[in-house]
Order: sequence, then C-alpha cells, then structure tokens
Amino acid sequence: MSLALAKVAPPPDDGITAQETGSTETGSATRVSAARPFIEFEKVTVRFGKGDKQVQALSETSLSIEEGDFVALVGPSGCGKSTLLKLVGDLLKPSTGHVFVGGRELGATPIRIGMAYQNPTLLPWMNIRDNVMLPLKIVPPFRSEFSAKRKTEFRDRVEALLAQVGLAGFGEKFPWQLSGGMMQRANLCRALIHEPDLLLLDEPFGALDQFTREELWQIMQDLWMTKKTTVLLVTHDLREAGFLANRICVMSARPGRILDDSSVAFARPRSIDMTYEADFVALNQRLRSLIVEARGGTGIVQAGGH
Ligand SMILES: Nc1ncnc2c1ncn2[C@@H]1O[C@H](COP(=O)(O)OP(=O)(O)OP(=O)(O)O)[C@@H](O)[C@H]1O
Repeated sequence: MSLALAKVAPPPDDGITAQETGSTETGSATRVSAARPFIEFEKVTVRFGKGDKQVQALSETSLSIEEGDFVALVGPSGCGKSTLLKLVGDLLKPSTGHVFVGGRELGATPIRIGMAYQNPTLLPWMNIRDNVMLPLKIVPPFRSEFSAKRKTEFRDRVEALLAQVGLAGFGEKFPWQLSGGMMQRANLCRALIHEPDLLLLDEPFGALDQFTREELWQIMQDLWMTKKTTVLLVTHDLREAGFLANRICVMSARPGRILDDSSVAFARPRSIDMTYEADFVALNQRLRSLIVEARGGTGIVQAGGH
C-alpha cells in the first residue's frame, strides 16, 4: 500500500498539499538528544481502532537507523511496513513508545522529507519541470526564494536532476506523454529536488515491469551514491532490497516487529548481474525463508477451487 494520510507542511497558495507532492517538513520542538541515531523507534506500538474493531498493527518495535543509511523493510503483507514509514513521516502517532528523527522526538524536528509511492502522483495539468519543482514552492527555506529563482537557479536544478535520471529534454512534456517508468523517474526527482534529509519510498517500483524496474534500481543507486540521503524503502521484492539497501529488516506477520536485521555488504556500484551470483541468491533465499516462516511456514497461498 502507499502512504495515504495527512498533511505535514502548510499548503501553498494553489491548495496543493505537501502530501500530493511527496515532500514534507516536520515541525517545532520537544525532547532532544544529540547522542541518538538519525532515526530511532523506541519501543513503539501502533493500534488502530477501538474495542472489538481494534487492530494491533505493530507490536513493540525498536530500531535505529544512522544518517546516510539505506534500509529496506520487507515482510508479509499487512505486517506494518507502511505503518513504520508513516510514523517516521509524522503522518501517524505511535500508540506507545517514541519515534526520534534527527535526535529529536518526532514532530519536533524541522527535517525535510521526500516521499515516493507505487503510483506516481504527478499533477496532470503541470508539465514535468513544474511537477518536479513543486516542493521548492512549498518547503522552506526554498519557498521564500521561489518567485526569484524559479526561472533560473531552481530551473537549472530541475534540469540537472532530470538529466541524471535520463529525462533530459522531457521537462516540457506532460505526465500523460510519459511511460510509467518515465513518470516514476520524474516522481523520484520530485522527491529529491528539495534535498531531503530523509527519503521514504513505499514500493516505488512495484507497478513497473521487470526491466524498467531494474533500470530504476540503477538510477536509484546512482542517486543515493551521489546524494547519500538516508533512505527507508518498503518493498516486497527481495532482489530489490538486496540490490539497493545497506541493511534489510525483516518483519514478522501482524502485529509486526523486527525479526531479523542484516547488513548487505555487496560492493557498490552493484550490477544487475550481481543479483544472479551465489552470495546474492543465498541472501535472497535466507530472507525468503524468514518471510515464509513469518507467514506461517508455507510459501504457498491457498486459493480456493484448485
Ligand atoms: N488506518 C487504519 N485503520 C485500521 N487498520 C489499519 C489502518 N492502517 C493500517 N491498518 C492495518 O494495519 C496493518 C499494517 O498495515 P500496513 O499498511 O502498515 O502493512 P504493510 O506491511 O505495509 O502491508 P502491505 O505489504 O500489504 O502493503 C494491516 O493489517 C492494516 O490492515
């Protein structure tokens, strides 16, 4: 599923929310600790609803993520992966426990966040350049300079990023003139244009065919290697997790908790061919076994009638 809740930054003049542009900035001030990692979940639980209808999405979960890390969250469907992303994005509050981002309790830290989901949320009436530029119109400190720089510095910044993902010359096109893979590239540009401290990716390549997806992994890897943004990626694709991440956290079935937390040491830049080598396949098999076990011991979903 994709992140689907709430606003976190003030809406711009034209009523477009930060959520729609995949960009946010979290707000004002409380508990501070300089010694904390960049992201920390401290004994966090999440329950939805009340009484009989209550759903325990996350059981007590603790997790630390260092600045510049690339962490993938994998696990059975409904185990709470997107819930963890929503907590970090300040789109959801924990029922118990604490979430710290940038050393401060969540909601306190003015950090910039970029987000990309499975379905690119490009606005159909704007060309690609204007779509990618949107966060600069919304997120401080850029928004105060937007009128002055939109036709110069900000425009150059957008063109450079579009070129980096292979979309040079497509700034004037509209979303409907692009393929799904091209729209997702533009979507990634929009998530990164305001130089976020944290990038939250919720199955961003899930709707693409295998070859386009692999192309996007390579682009994502290049972007991460040049920008070193901290990334939290939710994915069902274990090859994707192994190709992109430095660390893979496997979650249990709902109520989710972290079952396994492994670092991924393959040298960068990683190649698609590497994902067919023995070490990589062994990693995939290990992750798969953990998830099969978490789902109740079978890799086969019983469908009625056959
Ligand atoms: N707003 C909500 N109200 C009630 N239940 C919710 C709500 N949001 C999520 N849930 C439930 O919490 C659990 C965790 O949801 P979440 O979307 O985090 O899972 P996920 O691991 O991302 O799933 P998937 O891999 O299928 O996208 C699920 O059982 C879901 O139905």
